[in-house]
Parts: sequence; C-alpha cells; structure tokens
Amino acid sequence: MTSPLAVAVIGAHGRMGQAVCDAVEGADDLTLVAQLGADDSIDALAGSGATVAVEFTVPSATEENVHALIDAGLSVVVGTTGWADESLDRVRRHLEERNAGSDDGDALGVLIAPNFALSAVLAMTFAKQAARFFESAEVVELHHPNKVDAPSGTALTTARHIAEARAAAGLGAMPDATQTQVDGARGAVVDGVHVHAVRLRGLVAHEEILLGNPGEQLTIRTDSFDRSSFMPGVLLAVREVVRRPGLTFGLDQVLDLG
Ligand SMILES: NC(=O)C1=CN([C@@H]2O[C@H](COP(=O)(O)OP(=O)(O)OC[C@H]3O[C@@H](n4cnc5c(N)ncnc54)[C@H](OP(=O)(O)O)[C@@H]3O)[C@@H](O)[C@H]2O)C=CC1
Ligand SMILES: O=C(O)C1=N[C@H](C(=O)O)C[C@H](O)C1
Repeated sequence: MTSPLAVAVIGAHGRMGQAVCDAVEGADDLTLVAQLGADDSIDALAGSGATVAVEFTVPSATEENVHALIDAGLSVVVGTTGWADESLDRVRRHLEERNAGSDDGDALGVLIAPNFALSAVLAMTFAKQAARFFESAEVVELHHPNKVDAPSGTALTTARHIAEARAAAGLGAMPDATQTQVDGARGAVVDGVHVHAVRLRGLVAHEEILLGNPGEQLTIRTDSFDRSSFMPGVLLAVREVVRRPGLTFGLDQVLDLG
C-alpha cells in the first residue's frame, strides 16, 4: 500500500482554505500535515513532510508564495486568482531551473486553475468551442460580495478564450453602436470581450456566457451554490500535480478537454 500524499494548505483559515482542509482530511489517500495562515512563513513547512501545497490566498501574495514553495521543494496547486501572463512565465522558468537534472520522481509541478468546479471548467470549454459561431459574446459573472477582485479569474479566462477563438476564426469586432454611456455601463473590456461583474449577498460563484446571432442566443451558465463544488477538482489536482512536472494552467488540461 502506498503512503498517503502529505498536503499543506496555505491560506488555511480562509473560506476556500477551510473547505480544502476538510476535503483533504476526508480523503483516504491524502494526509493534512500543515495549515498556514497570513502570519505564517513558508519556512514553517520545514520538517512537515509536505509534498504538495494547496494555495488559496489573495492575488497580492500568491506568486511570492508559489516561488517560496518551489524553493522549499513542494509541488503546488493554486486556486488564487490574479495571475498575469508574466507571472505565469516566471513560475514556468523557475520550475524549469528547479527541475533541470532532476529525476522524474523529484521534479516539481505547479497547477494553477481559475476554477476547480467541473461545471465552470466545462462552461469555459464550451464557450471556447462556441465562440467562433457567434457575432456577439459577453460574459457576466456573479459572486458573493466578500470577493476582493473583479472581474473574477474565471471570467477573465473565459473572455481570453473567447477572444482567442474569435481571432483564430478571423472574426472582427462585435457589433455595438454605443456612443455615450455612464462610466462602466458596458463593463470591463478584456481582449475585446465585455465582462460584467455582479456582487450580491446570497451568491457564491456564478457565470453566464451570452452568445448572440441574428434571431438566436446561446446561454452557457455555471453555478457554484456551495464551495463543496470546488473540492473534487482540487483533490484531483493534488493527485495529478505530483506526476506533472512544470506548469499546468487550467483543470481542463488534467481532464483532457483540450
Ligand atoms: N480556483 C477556484 O476554484 C477558486 C478560487 N478562489 C479564489 O481563491 C482565493 C481565496 O478565496 P477565499 O478563500 O474566498 O478568500 P478568503 O478571503 O476567505 O481567504 C483568503 C485567506 O488567505 C489568507 N492570506 C492572505 N495573505 C496570505 C499569505 N501571504 N499567506 C497565507 N495566507 C494568506 C487570509 O488571511 P487573513 O484573513 O488573515 O488575511 C485569508 O484567510 C481568491 O483569489 C478567490 O478568487 C475562490 C474559490 C474557488
Ligand atoms: O472568489 C471566489 O469566490 C471565486 N473565485 C474564483 C474566480 O475569481 O474566478 C473562482 C470562483 O469564481 C469563486
């Protein structure tokens, strides 16, 4: 019998961190060996035996945490939002340097996913597939009012995927006759795609992708009613990251969705 994979949770006292600690404790093949909060240094993991860290903190801390965790010899699963392309490139390079000359068994991986809920991962994939068939596409994300970033990481990724698919299909700008507007009325514009953020008490995490053509509309909607929706994806990522050296972005890569 193989011994359980030892897991540390960074941001352990937050909404997601607490749910991840419970999920890890409930999994027979994983063992929770460390729970770090905002006042703890990554150095506190020395001697914990952790092989994998799960990081759900804040956009301003996540990249520094990931580099420190790689230096500490851990693979990392990251759910925190706010990852720019340059930050991803720095992590990719750090892993290449760290893994150069390592045996396969010692090589580290980092898996960063803007959303671990299966419904959200599928919604992003379907949006990417559908985008080239529609004149118009807009993204509406709806979240709990305690969320500190807007638009959501999921909405940013969805919009980028839509923009890439439209560009690859040779589609131009979307129809929009707006000439005057109150600031922000048309939302944020991400790679040419309008993204709208709603914050409402009672919500958890939701997104609608609206795709329009003359006389028809496709709506793709995902709803996370509870943080338990993210846990199967997080646990899958923990098990996968130790056999995926280097950087993986998106749970779709692990699910082989393309
Ligand atoms: N990928 C996914 O599927 C999901 C991603 N998220 C993302 O996860 C992140 C966390 O969300 P959520 O749990 O709701 O947020 P919370 O605010 O509930 O939790 C964040 C936690 O991080 C702690 N923290 C802040 N800085 C550090 C640090 N340097 N080291 C360790 N811990 C730190 C905070 O501590 P303190 O309170 O003491 O400041 C807090 O406990 C967000 O970016 C969110 O968008 C959320 C849900 C799903
Ligand atoms: O803060 C949240 O709650 C969530 N954050 C992630 C995001 O910004 O996309 C994932 C999910 O939407 C929940």
